[in-house]
Amino acid sequence: MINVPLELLPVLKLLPGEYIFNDGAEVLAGQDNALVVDEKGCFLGKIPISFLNEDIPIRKLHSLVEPVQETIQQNENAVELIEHFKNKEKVVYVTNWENKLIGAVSSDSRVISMLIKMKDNFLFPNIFDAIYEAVLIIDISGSIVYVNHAYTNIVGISGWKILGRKMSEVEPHSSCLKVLKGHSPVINKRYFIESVGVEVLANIIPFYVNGKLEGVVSMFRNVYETINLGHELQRMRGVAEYLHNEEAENKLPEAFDKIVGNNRHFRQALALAANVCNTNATVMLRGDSGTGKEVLAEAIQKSSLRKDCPFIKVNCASIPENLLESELFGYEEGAFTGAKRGGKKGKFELAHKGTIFLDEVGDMSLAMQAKLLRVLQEKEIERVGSSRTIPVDVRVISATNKDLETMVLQKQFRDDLYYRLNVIPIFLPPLRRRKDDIPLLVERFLGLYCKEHGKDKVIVSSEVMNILIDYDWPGNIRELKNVIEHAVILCAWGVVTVEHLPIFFKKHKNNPSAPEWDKESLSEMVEQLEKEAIARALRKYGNKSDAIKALGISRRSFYLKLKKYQMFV
Ligand SMILES: Nc1ncnc2c1ncn2[C@@H]1O[C@H](COP(=O)(O)OP(=O)(O)OP(=O)(O)O)[C@@H](O)[C@H]1O
Repeated sequence: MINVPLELLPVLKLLPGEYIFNDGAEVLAGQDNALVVDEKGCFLGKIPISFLNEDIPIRKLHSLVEPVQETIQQNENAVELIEHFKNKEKVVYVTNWENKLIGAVSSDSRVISMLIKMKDNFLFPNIFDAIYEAVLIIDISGSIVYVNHAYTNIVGISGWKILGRKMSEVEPHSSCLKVLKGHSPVINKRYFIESVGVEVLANIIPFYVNGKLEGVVSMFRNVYETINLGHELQRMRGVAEYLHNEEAENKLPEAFDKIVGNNRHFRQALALAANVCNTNATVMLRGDSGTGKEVLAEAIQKSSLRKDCPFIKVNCASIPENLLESELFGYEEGAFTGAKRGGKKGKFELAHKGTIFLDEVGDMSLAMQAKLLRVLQEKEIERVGSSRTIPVDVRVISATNKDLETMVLQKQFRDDLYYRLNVIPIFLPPLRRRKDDIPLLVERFLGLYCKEHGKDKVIVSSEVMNILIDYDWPGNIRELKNVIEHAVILCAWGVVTVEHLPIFFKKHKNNPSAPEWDKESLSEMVEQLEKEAIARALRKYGNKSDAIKALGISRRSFYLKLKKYQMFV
């Protein structure tokens, strides 16, 4: 907008009211003068609005303008306008008393009379400017008569540069023109705007005044934003569906039965997973180690359309970097020393028509990330040592306990791969945030291990249950499961008491790193602490390799300690 210098206020007082035009550019508000500025942004004077009915030759227009003393400073908008018309003949812009541009007059045949069509409601453009969606309006002659602020944001072109121009010049293949010619309205269709290289999701509809076609309105959003919103919507729908359906628990697919938990946040995650089972959507499971990402990945696969096809798991962290490529994509005979005769299929090939579960995907090197991205984009692989491409049809479920967003910021994880994988993110809460589920999980694991170890029914004492609820569970459900197995094995009389818990729970439930001070000597205390650390690592990681890694000791030293402390795992 053109800023009105204070000294101009007396002039504006001469021109009260708003100038609102109807189709014939008649004055609706009963006012008869518009302010006129020239292409340099200079305030020329006022003009009776009724004179703007026709395409008045500029000479004549000038003679009609009643000069006033003050001038409006040149400002940004005026500069943009001048830019647009600089190669054209002289143009004069018409502003209303608020100095909002409401039209322009030139001897050029393309006289702009934007906003004029918007009779009866001067608020209309203001409302359009407030919305997030781009709005572009063409009139019956195919001229662009209105664009809102969002248009400029999405397309990157200032409205003033295209206002008044024929749509056929700006975007010759525009669907707006087809709709104007009587084609059906367009609802939620993806378009590529060639002139600016932006892909949008558009609704294009004709509008009528008194039953007569007056033009076409196109409303659109950037497709990528829409996709993100779509995903969010899909996620929220999953959640909403669950929350509004008290029976939702029973409606989870059968394959979800082995997943225990009633915690609200956890159920929301399950509801979302259940909702996307039957799609081919790429899912990323997020959550700390041991929160159940792999169990959920299996449940999704077993409830999906691909359930009868292969489910191939790959732990990206446990395969050495130099082998990961051949593991994932296979290799040809003679690709490297030690390569098998006849070559070998990779995990992607094995998963063809089925699902691949990329666990610990955040642990991949950048080089490997680039290769994985290529496969996801091209949907084909190349075996190591071959340039032949093999098409693969694979649904990807990935999982990580890493903070991928920070990794993306720190350039440790490719953002393009992040977006490819993180289409439907499902977050599994850590056990310390769903303590209400501990009794249920304990019950399930007691049953499981009683059966496995041939025991009759075992229950836990209330003291034990309180200890278990009190604990923070850094190893999450995996750790709880291991603790219960330990207790079931030790428990002889059907009730798990504190004695059956790992020693750690008996004495140090609130201070895991404290050594046992009632030991006689320092070496005894160190041994005790060592034993606890090993037991905790095993509980937390569920396998020796990860426990060794976490403890930071050699494999040999680990096994020697197991022997020393008679820990049979
Ligand atoms: N909700 C649950 N109900 C029953 N068992 C569960 C549940 N969540 C996890 N488990 C059990 O806990 C153990 C660890 O689960 P899982 O391997 O799925 O975790 P994860 O998040 O994939 O761990 P990591 O990140 O270390 O790979 C498994 O034995 C699994 O069966």
